[in-house]
Amino acid sequence: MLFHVRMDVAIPHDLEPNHREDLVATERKRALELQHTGVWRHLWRVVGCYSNISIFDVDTNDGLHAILESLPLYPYMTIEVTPLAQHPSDVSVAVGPR
Ligand SMILES: O=C(O)CC1=CCC(=O)O1
Repeated sequence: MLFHVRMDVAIPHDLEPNHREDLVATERKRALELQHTGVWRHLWRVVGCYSNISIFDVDTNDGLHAILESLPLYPYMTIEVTPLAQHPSDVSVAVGPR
């Protein structure tokens, strides 16, 4: 199943700078791992925001929740998830006269 996920990140300004650096570095490492496994299909920066729009490919809602909860920056994120279904007019799946 595909999920559109928006993550808005708000790291507290008073977080110890080394801890902040560690969090961001481990988040990046985890994101790269998940992209290499094919679970985290797309990762886009939202222009002008400390936010991303991502596409995840995960079997279940619970599976996606577990992944999101495992992210190092999870405690500092507001996350909005939209489950996606196929659109009948999507050119990659549409059948009919050409
Ligand atoms: O910077 C972000 O949007 C949060 C984040 C997700 C994966 C990553 O490396 O950073």
